[in-house]
Amino acid sequence: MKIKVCGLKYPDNIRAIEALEPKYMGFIFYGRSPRFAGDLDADALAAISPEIIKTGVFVNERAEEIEALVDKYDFKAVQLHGNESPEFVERFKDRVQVLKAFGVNEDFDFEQLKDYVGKVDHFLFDTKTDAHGGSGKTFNWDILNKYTLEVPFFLSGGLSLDNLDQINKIKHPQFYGVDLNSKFETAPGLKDIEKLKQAFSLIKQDNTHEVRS
Ligand SMILES: O=C(O)c1ccccc1N[C@@H]1O[C@H](COP(=O)(O)O)[C@@H](O)[C@H]1O
Repeated sequence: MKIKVCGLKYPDNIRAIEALEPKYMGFIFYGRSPRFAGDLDADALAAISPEIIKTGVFVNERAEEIEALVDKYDFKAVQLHGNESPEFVERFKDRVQVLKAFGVNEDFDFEQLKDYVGKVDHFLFDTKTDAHGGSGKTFNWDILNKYTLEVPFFLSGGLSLDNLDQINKIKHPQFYGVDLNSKFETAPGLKDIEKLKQAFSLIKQDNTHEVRS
């Protein structure tokens, strides 16, 4: 199980999270998010260990802007959280890991994901809301039983200390990681390190057998 901590924007807080050794750290470049990281100095990210996959999070952003921010912050992954098409996401595949996010509700059709196979590294299943992400709401995880593709996925959406023990019930072979965000904050973008420490001790993170680039 991999751990991604998302929505970071304060340098001291970033350093404290780095010390916990998550596999991924996420920085949100969506202007409507209270976790918008647009003011972050590139130096704050340059110091992060190369073992941690720095991830830029975007919502229906222009490809040129994503590429410019990948250059500026040296992102090793992009998380595309809007309505990005298979052709659009494929553009980044040779350069960085691609996490394609989908908002899931009771009617979610996993068939539509077929067109993304081979073009993404991971899916990320979040709760469907108008805000695109960061809702703090969970979805019905039983729906994941309908997912039959072989692309590994992250679970996100309202993960918290109150429900993390329940992830052990998800026995799906493609369940790859969890994304921790708004339920681990004292303010938007400011993570609660004590809460994160508790989460890390609950989740058995496995950072072994990684292919490093
Ligand atoms: O966190 C945000 O503000 C955000 C805004 C726009 C797109 C994605 C965003 N965050 C992602 O949302 C999910 C779920 O977060 P939460 O646990 O429900 O707060 C997570 O994958 C974040 O990466």
